[in-house]
Amino acid sequence: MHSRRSKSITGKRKQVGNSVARVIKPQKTRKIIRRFHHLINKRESICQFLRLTESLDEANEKKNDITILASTKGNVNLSKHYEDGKSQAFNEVMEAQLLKLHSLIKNETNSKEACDLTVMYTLLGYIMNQIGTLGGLETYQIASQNGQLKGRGGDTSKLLEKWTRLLLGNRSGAMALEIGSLSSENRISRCGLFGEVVRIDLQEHEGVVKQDFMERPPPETENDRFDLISCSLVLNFVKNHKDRGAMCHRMIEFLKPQGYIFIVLPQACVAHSRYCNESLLQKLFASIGLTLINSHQSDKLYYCLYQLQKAPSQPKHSSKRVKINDGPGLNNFGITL
Ligand SMILES: C[S@@+](CC[C@H](N)C(=O)[O-])C[C@H]1O[C@@H](n2cnc3c(N)ncnc32)[C@H](O)[C@@H]1O
Repeated sequence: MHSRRSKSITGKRKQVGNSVARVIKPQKTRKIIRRFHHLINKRESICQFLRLTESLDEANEKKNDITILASTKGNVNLSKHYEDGKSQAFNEVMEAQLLKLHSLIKNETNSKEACDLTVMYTLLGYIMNQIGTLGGLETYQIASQNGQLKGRGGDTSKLLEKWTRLLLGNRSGAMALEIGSLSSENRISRCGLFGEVVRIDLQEHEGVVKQDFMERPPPETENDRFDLISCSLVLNFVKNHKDRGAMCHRMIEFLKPQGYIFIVLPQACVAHSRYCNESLLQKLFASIGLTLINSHQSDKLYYCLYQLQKAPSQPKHSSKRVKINDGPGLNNFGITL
């Protein structure tokens, strides 16, 4: 339990009844979300390079720490550099290294010499410490929840309601699944379009079931499928392009025929990525039977609504990640199916 006056680096802790709720100042919300994404992306790049990415678990930083240490395979030098990185507070030198990580990795990959992994482990330790300082997934989710509050960016399902009111009007008792749900108060749950809204998230919140969508038992009957799946700001949270693709395939499995998928991504995922833009996304989704019904780009977010026209009959084959843009300042968001 935290004392009434205890504070975290990212926000105050406020006593609410018997429980303690973390409050993050509105002006800090966007900064925290951006920083969290930056750190997660950099960690992902290093872990891909070290072939560690499969083992990481976004919801369990303690386990990640153990996994990274185990990957040093008893090499004292590497674990020393990892611990050294962890002991460093925020500093410009490490931040500058993180910014040029892309070329550091490229040089290491192309080098004919044996790789010097010490830099990578130091950076990894630094990132782990920074994620911990930020407050990990818990803080990220609180920041996201705050971001959903009116006047702080809002609830993305308002557009979902607008787009689907006419489309779903004649499906009485329509079922919706909200993946990555942070609140039962969002429009998706209150608009009256759905007979039932199943809300799941990696962490438990009031009115939301704790469940990893990728581990949701496969549908056995039509009643286990949904008329609409909402996946708002979740795909960008998934750690790599293959896992994002796997999540898209899985969403199809859970859709009723002619069902809808509502996807929201940070605008940068389609506007400033080396591996993704709107038309590539449309082509990819078409290959799994999805047709674009509506899309919208705001300053910060990209919204789209797809309908399942025909489930793909061919067995899954994986698409390759293709670079469609290059240059400084681009991100590596992409999806492969
Ligand atoms: C940025 S929050 C998005 C919250 C909200 N949907 C919105 O639009 O603001 C991303 C959420 O996705 C959840 N998430 C990521 N992968 C998931 C998965 N495999 N199953 C369930 N939830 C997942 C995370 O737990 C996190 O709370």
